[in-house]
Amino acid sequence: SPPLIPGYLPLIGNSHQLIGDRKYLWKRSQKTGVICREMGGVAAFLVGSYSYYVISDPDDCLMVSNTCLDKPYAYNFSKRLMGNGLITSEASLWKIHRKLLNPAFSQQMLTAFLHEINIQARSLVSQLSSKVGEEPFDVRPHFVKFTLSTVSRTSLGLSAEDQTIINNEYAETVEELFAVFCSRFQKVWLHLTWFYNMSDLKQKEDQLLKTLREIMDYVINKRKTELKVKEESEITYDPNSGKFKPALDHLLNLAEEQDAFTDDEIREHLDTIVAASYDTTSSALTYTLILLGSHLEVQQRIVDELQEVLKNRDVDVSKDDLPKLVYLEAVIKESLRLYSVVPFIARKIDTHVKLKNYTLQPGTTCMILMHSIHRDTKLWGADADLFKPERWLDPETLPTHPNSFVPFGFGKRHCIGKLYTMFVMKTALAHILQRFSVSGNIDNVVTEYDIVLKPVLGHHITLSSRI
Ligand code: HEM
Repeated sequence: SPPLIPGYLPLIGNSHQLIGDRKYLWKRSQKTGVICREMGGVAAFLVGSYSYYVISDPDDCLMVSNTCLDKPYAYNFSKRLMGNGLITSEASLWKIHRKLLNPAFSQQMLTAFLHEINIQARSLVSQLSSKVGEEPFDVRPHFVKFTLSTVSRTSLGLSAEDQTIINNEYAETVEELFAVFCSRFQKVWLHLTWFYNMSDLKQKEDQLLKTLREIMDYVINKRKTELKVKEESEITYDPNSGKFKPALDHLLNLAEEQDAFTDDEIREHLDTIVAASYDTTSSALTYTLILLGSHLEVQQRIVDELQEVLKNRDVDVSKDDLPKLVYLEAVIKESLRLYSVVPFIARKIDTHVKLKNYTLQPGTTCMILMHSIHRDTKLWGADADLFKPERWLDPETLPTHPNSFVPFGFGKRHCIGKLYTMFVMKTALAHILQRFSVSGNIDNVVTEYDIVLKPVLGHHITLSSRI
């Protein structure tokens, strides 16, 4: 068995180390990551008598992710929102649904989204123009609005007039709901369903879920009606001319033609896609922009690259431009490495899993600490804590281990939206940095954990015009 993390007490184990606010929770996770590395990449802690493993050895992480495909019971806390969506569904159903959904996120589909992503990025730039020369401000709400409208258009197929349906109310409600899931995880007595059902937290969860359900049901029913009344000839999808097929149409078609999804499952898939995409991408964009505001030489190098590739043309960032933005990509990767917005994931251990040095026991949970892998000096070198995008430009300066960079998770259940995010982040940053010069200070940023990492203090930036 792996060694226990120090500090455990009789009966309660390490439970007391989970108690604190969400800033504390992030600090505790970081500390656990360091302890786990010091203990050789695998350790254990106890909540009462229940065992959790934490692992940060990349080979062991891959082994666990691909041997145990089911999610542990803590994911069930979010199951009333995401149900049989890809993140929370059981492995047997997930295998079928993932295959059906993969084409909705293929390279060809994403290329067709690109014109729309450019439109949304321009709208973001025009909102940010009002901040030029103003006091330092929080850019995250602008990124939330941008990522929500982008996903509303591309995944839900909402028209320009309707995209505000998935507005800030949806985002705020999802964030409050994630906070409820975290609180429940920390208050171990609320893991017991009958106890939880009597709590105020449960009542809050019911209310928040009702709001989200009403919004998503409205979106689905509206689209269903639209597709019914439209002549078949009117519904043309042509990726080459930007007439893309939104994920919602993809789901509705599969439901009709193959009886592949129930109405509830369609809603659960959409809630999963929207919740998984906007919160992560807007946080990642926020950290990247603050990093650029703190490293002006890096920012200038991106601006030079943009000038070389886009030649000051006020046109869309095209599918041919994206692979040429090599330095911008290096910056995004370095930002995701240092600020892993999904810092860890977990798996239900349902069989004996033999790792390099230990065997994990069934009936337990294993947490896979990506944030710890990303800062491991054995993999990344002595400068692992430093922001150095250049390391991505030369294979010699990158770790040789193939699983050293894993912001999108491990193995078969890795993120379905990783290419989508790269398209969205590159396009948004290209538009922003052509128009504005950014300043900020990453050293002042205080972060909290509520499933996704979020900057909460000291993260304000200022903008000045480049034109
Ligand atoms: C910076 C942005 C993002 C990060 C860091 C990220 C990270 C992750 C991670 C770590 C997982 C694995 C979860 C687990 O194993 O429990 C995951 C899964 C998932 N992500 Fe993302 N994600 C991002 C953006 C997106 C976007 C834009 C979408 C949708 C368009 C998306 C949709 C999903 C879905 C549906 C899954 C479940 C995949 C499956 O189990 O088949 N994510 N993501």
